[in-house]
Amino acid sequence: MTTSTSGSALHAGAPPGRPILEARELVAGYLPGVNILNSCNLEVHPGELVGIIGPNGAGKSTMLKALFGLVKVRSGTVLLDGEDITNERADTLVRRGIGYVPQNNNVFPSLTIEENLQMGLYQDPRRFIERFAAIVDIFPTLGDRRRQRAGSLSGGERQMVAMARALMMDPKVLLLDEPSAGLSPVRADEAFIRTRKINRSGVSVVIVEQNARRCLQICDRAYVLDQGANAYSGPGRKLMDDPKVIELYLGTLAADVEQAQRGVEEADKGERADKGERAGKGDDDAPGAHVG
Ligand SMILES: Nc1ncnc2c1ncn2[C@@H]1O[C@H](COP(=O)(O)OP(=O)(O)OP(=O)(O)O)[C@@H](O)[C@H]1O
Repeated sequence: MTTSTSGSALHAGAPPGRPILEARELVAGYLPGVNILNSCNLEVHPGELVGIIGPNGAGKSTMLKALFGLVKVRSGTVLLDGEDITNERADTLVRRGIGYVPQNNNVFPSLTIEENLQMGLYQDPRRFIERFAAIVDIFPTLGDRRRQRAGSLSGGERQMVAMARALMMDPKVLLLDEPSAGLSPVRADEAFIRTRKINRSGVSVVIVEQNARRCLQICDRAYVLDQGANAYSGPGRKLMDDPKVIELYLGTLAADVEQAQRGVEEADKGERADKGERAGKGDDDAPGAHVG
């Protein structure tokens, strides 16, 4: 499988079948006459974890906002499960199965964790008990600390609450805008692990990230955007090995990438061992229910 920029190879490595979410030739922008996205494409297949990386100002966050109806799409199409949802309102999209976690201001600081999660379900409040239990299965901490005000939490914990709130409506696809932004390396790593955990619980995920290498390590596939257009794409680990991507976007030497890869493989081993141990104890985090 090679990384590529054109034709069907643009989605190289994607599973067969219809994408759950698809952007076709999106043109979008904020100011009249200025396009930030210039014919951008993206596919997310059921169960995939798809990354969007690229330099500052490439249009990564704008892509998420265009998918979620927060930036007007001037031409092109967004499809959810084959249905046209281009320029639908965000609340409609939430009802139809898309969750979105913005980079900033993503919790209500004066509300408790539980109240924040209630806000995520304001369109369907009767499902609170069932959905809260499902979320606590993925993030047990939130159950233990449900009465704590979100404003008293650390940046990493607030990010977890924001993700959990978006999951309350049981979305088919979750859009995450730079979940590691502003976090220390350790907390950033937890945000990536959390992202993978959400994905393994069955939710398709699109993640925009500045931390390109770490993003490529956890993604099934990724798209590299540059100046609002698709530059490269392919399976995450293939992109990590692509000398052009390394030179232009990862800003590092291949040896560093290999070292990073070895690091994540070690972490994966630890994660698997940890899961196996917990599964053996009949823990809720056993594979198949939701994954750690
Ligand atoms: N609300 C806005 N109004 C006008 N221009 C905007 C707005 N938001 C973003 N832009 C511009 O759109 C371009 C793309 O921004 P965007 O945030 O999508 O980039 P990005 O790839 O996510 O970069 P970064 O990683 O730096 O956030 C930038 O030139 C930015 O200045």
